[in-house]
Order: sequence, then structure tokens, then C-alpha cells
Amino acid sequence: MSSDTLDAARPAVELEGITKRFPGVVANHDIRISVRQGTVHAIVGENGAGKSTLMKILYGMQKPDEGTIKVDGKDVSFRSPSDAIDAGIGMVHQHFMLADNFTVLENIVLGAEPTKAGRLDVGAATKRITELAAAHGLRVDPGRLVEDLGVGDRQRVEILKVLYRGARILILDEPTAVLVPQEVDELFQNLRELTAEGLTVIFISHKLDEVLDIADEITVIRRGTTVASVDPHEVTARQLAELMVGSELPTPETRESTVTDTVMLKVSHLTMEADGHRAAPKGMPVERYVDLLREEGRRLLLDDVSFDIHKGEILGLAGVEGNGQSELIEAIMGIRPAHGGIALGEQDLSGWSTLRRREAGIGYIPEDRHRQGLLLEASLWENRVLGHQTRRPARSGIWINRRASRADTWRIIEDYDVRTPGVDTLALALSGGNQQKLIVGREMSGEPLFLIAAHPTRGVDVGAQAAIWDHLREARAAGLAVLLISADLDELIGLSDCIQVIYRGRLVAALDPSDITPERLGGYMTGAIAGTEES
Ligand SMILES: Nc1ncnc2c1ncn2[C@@H]1O[C@H](COP(=O)(O)OP(=O)(O)OP(=O)(O)O)[C@@H](O)[C@H]1O
Repeated sequence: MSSDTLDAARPAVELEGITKRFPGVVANHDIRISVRQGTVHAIVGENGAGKSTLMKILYGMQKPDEGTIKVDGKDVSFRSPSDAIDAGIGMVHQHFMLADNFTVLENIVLGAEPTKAGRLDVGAATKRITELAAAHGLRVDPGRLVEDLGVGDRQRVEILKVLYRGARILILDEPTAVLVPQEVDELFQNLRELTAEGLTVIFISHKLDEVLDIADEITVIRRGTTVASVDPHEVTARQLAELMVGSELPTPETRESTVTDTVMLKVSHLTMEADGHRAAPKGMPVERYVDLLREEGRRLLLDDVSFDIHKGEILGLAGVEGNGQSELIEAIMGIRPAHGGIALGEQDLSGWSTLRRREAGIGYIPEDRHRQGLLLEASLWENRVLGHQTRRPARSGIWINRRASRADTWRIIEDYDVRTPGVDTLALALSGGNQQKLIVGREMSGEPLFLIAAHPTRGVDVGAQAAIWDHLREARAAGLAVLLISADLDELIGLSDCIQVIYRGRLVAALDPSDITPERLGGYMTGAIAGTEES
């Protein structure tokens, strides 16, 4: 949109004086934002700044204590998301909420208004979806099963789903976190087409360069209140970050290799069958057995994966989600059986329980902090103890040592800048990024020999991201071996000593991070560049 038309555009959403308090925290305070119709309006801020709370208010999931919301110039008051949907607001969640074993069409119409007869008119629904998809440049095939779709396609289905319900204002919560660069380009193209047709997009992201690329206007929230609305053409990513933090950022230090010759983790011929683990015939070498499985045409989730990680080394694993990363983690943690070998230092881990592996020195920052990382209903100090019950400071004799655990939780809060009123706060009351900082702090505190870091900075702001990177680099310099799995390609390239690409369960390329671009890496990850071994 040209700046003249932009200025002329009327507001689609006006938030005036929004305040929301939780016990001990003012999450939003006197927020003022005017979102012009037909624009992409980005909202940025540190972890815990209050972005999610504000979006929950706008989507009817929470009620503000004070303030007014106007949509298309009219005062509204939402009691639930369905009120927000009726007013033309749609939310595209970061974690897709699609049913895998249903088609695109079924997912889109699921939960939308039933037809008068109570049955779905498949012909009419298909026609409407096809028209919507064509009108907005969102190509998807309504008849395909969602489980067969890639991440970018799934996101398009989510967008179509809210458009199908009549949304004119779309809220996108960190939509690029799971996308490779090529998919980000496509998403941005889609968003440009949507706004060109008069739809309005509210875009939340921690990736400031992307925000600068796509937004027509950016609002910065700091400690619960709006501190600036800026034109993306007039600020740099660094200035934006400084507005968020309220002070100048430190310049990142240059890095030196700390990789040693000592192998800390050795993974050899790791292979996992899709339809159930069967023991290999006695005495048959694993390589031979893997060949046999292939000859039989069995589907393999991990296909003969071998690599070493040395003391002081970060090995980055690049891959589009669903190409075997989760299975690799599960095999290393002893959660799911696989063929092949895993050794930590001199110790062969075959047959070891997850707890024993953890005790032997494996730390684990899980990819899904809600399902695997935290007990949301428990306090922060209890979460500090979680998974570390048998080690100091949690344990003294046979008892959990509350005092030491609480003190250590305070230490993590300080070291990792977790924004919380205290250690008795429930984990569910922390913002997403602050939950993540707590988990990273906890896993690093166990002083592991080897760490699996799955998306360690997902959802954390640039300041906290830099702090977590520093902690990882320091631990690496002290000899920690790290398997880093991340969808953030700048993070993978910036932190890793070597990058392996996983595609359909196989390691297809070994790349040197010092001479690879995110675009080329994305090419390997999607299979667009054929996987040849490089080094
Ligand atoms: N249900 C709740 N109960 C208590 N406090 C809450 C609740 N939800 C949010 N908060 C607090 O409100 C503040 C704002 O949190 P919010 O989730 O809105 O931040 P955010 O900007 O979305 O952060 P992030 O980038 O980490 O997701 C935080 O201090 C958080 O701990």
C-alpha cells in the first residue's frame, strides 16, 4: 500500500486504555493501538511484555479490567472467542490445531456453522474453499489429508479456516517460527495479497528483520504498555530491539572453536521402524539388518543415522519438522526403541532407562515446553526439581531439599532473567518466553556432559536469546557437547560448529556453518538441493 492510501485508511481495530491485572502482575497497562485497515500491523516486545495477554483480550479469551475495544469504529465487548469471530476477528495459532487424519476441507469446515439440514454440503463447501483460496492466492487442495501436508501448507489451511469463518482481521502469533526461508517468503506473499484486498493482519513476532520486511506499522510494547509506534522504513532491527528493552544492547562477541578430539556422544547406525520395533536376528550386524529392512520396503523414521559430537562441540541438526528429529531425540533419551548404538563417553547406553541416562549426564531442553518440560499447575521451584529429583540441590538424603531447591530457583531467575514475582508462582502464570528461560536454566544447572537443545530459544525475545546463546557458548567452552535442533536457521548457523541436515530420517549433508546461507540450508532441508555429502 502506498503511504498516501495508508494514511487515508480507517482503523479496523482501536484499543484504548487497555489494562489487565493478574495477581502480583500488571500484564497490560493503558495500551493504546490503532490498527489501520488493509495493513500488516506488527506487535513486538520482550518476553512477558504483554503481547499474548493483549491478543487474548482482542480474541475474547480474556476480559480487560479497563479500556475499550473498537472494531470498524464500533465499541465491542467480547465474552468469548465466538463473539470475536462474529465481529470478524480470526486467530491463527502458532501451534496448528488441525486434525491430521481429516482432509483439508473437513478441517476448514469443522466447527464452522453447520448447514440448515445439519449435514455438510461437500460440493458447496469445496466450491467456497476453492474460491477463497483462489481469491487470496492460498493454494491448497481441499481433498488432501492434512497429515500429508508440509508445515507451510498446514499454515495456509489454518488461514483459510479463519477466512472461511468470515474473518476480516487476522491475528498471527509467531507464524514464521516453524517455517524455512522459502516458506516465509510465500507466507509474506500471501499476507500482502490479503491486505491488498482490504483484510487486516496483526502480526506478533520476535524476528525483527521479518517484522521490518512485512509490517506497514510496528507497535512496541514494553513492560505491559505501548511505548512507540514506528514506521518500519525508519528504524533498524537494532533500534527496534533497543526500544523493546529500553536500553542499548551489548554487541555480540566473536566466536572461537572449542571443539576437542574427545568424542562425548557417539551415535552409530541408528535406525527406527515406523510400524513397531522388532528385534534384529541374533548376531546380525546392524548395518546388515538395516539393509534387510530397506529390501523389505519397511518405512524407516530413522535410517542409518551415524554421527559423533565431541567435547566442546555444538552439532546443529537442520531439518523441516517431521523428518526424524523427534525420533532421534526419543532414541537418545531412551524413550523409544531403535536399532544401532548410542554411547555417552565410554558408556554404551543400550537398555538404559531415561532417568539413568539423565543421571549419567544427559540434559534435555524439550521442544514442547508444555507437554514435556513443565508442570504448569506446579510452582517454579517444584518445576526446578522436576526430572532432577535425584540430584543436588534437590535431594539431600532421601528427602527433597526445599530450601536449597528454592534458593537455586532464585539463582536461575537471576541468571536467566526470568520475569516472575517469585519462586512460588505457578508455571502457567509465566509468559511463554519466561517459561522457556526457566527450562533452559534448569537443564544447564544439572551440569550435563551432553545436552540436547531442541529449539532452545523458541518464543524468547532477542535479549533473552542472546543471553541463552551466551550460556550455551560458555558451557561449550567448558566442554559441553550439544545437539542443537532449531528451526531458526540463523541460530543454527551462528552457534553450530558443524551442521547436519536430516531429510526423511537420513542425514543427507554435513555442512560448514561458516560458508552456508539460510537460503541454501533451506534448500537442503526441503530436498530442493540434492543431499550430497559436503564438509
Ligand atoms: N494467567 C495468568 N496469571 C498470572 N499472570 C499471568 C497470566 N498470563 C500472563 N501473566 C503475566 O502477564 C505478563 C505478560 O505475559 P504475556 O504472556 O502477555 O507476555 P508476552 O509478551 O506474550 O510474552 P512472550 O513473548 O514470552 O510470549 C507476564 O508477566 C506473565 O507472567
